[in-house]
Amino acid sequence: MKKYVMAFDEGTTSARCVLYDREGNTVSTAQKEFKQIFPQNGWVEHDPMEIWSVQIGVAQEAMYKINCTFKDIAAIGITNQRETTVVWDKNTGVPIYNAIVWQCRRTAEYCDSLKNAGKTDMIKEKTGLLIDPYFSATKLRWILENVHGAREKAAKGELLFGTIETWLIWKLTSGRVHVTDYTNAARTMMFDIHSLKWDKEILELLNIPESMLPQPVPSSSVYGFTDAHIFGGKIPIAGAAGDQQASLFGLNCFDEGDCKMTYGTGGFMLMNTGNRPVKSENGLLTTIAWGIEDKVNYALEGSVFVAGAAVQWLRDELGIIKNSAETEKMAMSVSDTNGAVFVPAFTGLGAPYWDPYARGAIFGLSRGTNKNHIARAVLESLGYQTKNLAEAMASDCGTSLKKIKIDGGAAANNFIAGFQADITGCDIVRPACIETTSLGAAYLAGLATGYWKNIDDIKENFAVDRVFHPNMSEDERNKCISKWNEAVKRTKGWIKSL
Ligand SMILES: Nc1ncnc2c1ncn2[C@@H]1O[C@H](COP(=O)(O)OP(=O)(O)O)[C@@H](O)[C@H]1O
Ligand SMILES: O=P(O)(O)OC[C@H](O)CO
Repeated sequence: MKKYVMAFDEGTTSARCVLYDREGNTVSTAQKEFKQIFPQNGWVEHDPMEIWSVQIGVAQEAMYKINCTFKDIAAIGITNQRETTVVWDKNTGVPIYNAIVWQCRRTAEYCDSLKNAGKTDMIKEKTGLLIDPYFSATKLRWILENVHGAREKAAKGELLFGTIETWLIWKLTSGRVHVTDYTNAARTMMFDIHSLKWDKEILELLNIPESMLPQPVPSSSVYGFTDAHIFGGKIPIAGAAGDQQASLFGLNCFDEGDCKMTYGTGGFMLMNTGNRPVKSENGLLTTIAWGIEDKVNYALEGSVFVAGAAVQWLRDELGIIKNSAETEKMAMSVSDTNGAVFVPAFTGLGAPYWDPYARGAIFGLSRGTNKNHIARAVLESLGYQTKNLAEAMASDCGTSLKKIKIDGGAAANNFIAGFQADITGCDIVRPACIETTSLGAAYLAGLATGYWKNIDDIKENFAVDRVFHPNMSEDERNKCISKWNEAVKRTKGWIKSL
């Protein structure tokens, strides 16, 4: 039997490769950051060629570290930052523009025009999404409208579109396979999540030729094989899922009602809703959790754009910390924020508010506010955002949440996890492995190739590190939440009001 499954985890700020064994242990790992490009205020881009070369570099490094070859690897699973949009020339394999990143707000006005034209209900009905610059469709349209010659080339069938997993699979197979998995397709705002097909009415509305779109496929299936020259021989590419769905899978949220929150660059709460696409009345998204064989599982999702990124901001822009982990000690060194409330609306507000014009703010500063209070207010903002999502989810599903599993880089922070329990009133379960995104991608690929036999085989690998129980009075919780709600209200529409 082959020894490992290899997961590619192409996140917003870095690409990772992790080799897993049958017990779900990390055997080798490598990671590298790549360039963030900010051409204008509110715009965010990546270089797709850099993403490709960094991803292959870390894969080779992870293999080299344990001296393994392609013969040891049963399958590759890919997980990725979702929505980020790449368009490339089918003949040359060269992107015609930088990847437009999920955080990018450049299509806010066009999204307003769609809303004003009364398209909200139709789009929500079919795609499960709200109209927002976050999703791929308007980014793809922007490239076709603004890159010289793009429309003509697209009309001639010379351009291809993909989210990042599509781009990586196309490159790994030297242009032979052009597919997207259902979870990524579900984030484009062009995909009908009920029929599992591209939606012709939306494509026509946005003037997007279907010929440039990849074929939608399940999340666990052999899509093709790596070109032999990349790793010295062929490896099956057998699983793909957007990073939040992969994390839901990796955290073993296999049953209806299971819920998780990931604290990466952004923050994402997903609840498995089984074979039922639940329509949200509270600003959440209806999305696909995964497709395995001919079965699709759905999820409700609350997406917040800034979570760990706010901690990075403390480090990179304010310079008041040297590394993210320091914030735990700083936050615990003070008994409260001394009245400060931080709203991390750097790129607008996501769920449940969906306001691209909001911007970040700190309220309640006084002469005595110090950097520990600020750090604590930043960490608390992650908890408040999660509370907003948990409430919306409970209301959409008609149940209250009792337990939330957590993962992502910032889940290591005990202050965040503890405050999260206090403010949501839920048990917060931190698994032994908080890198569950890549593990989920590995599981999806390993299931398709028989490395793991079935879900029960996978469940045996799950281990809990710690459970954080709520320890805050109802009264105090309500006071904190109403202060937060007031602060959010004041950031809304900020750049429109100027
Ligand atoms: N101990 C910590 N405390 C607070 N934030 C942290 C900690 N460790 C990492 N982070 C934050 O988590 C984020 C990285 O998480 P990760 O899951 O690797 O993100 P992504 O997959 O989005 O690149 C960064 O924004 C970082 O600032
Ligand atoms: O890079 P992450 O982990 O913050 O995830 C990005 C999301 O997939 C965006 O929807």
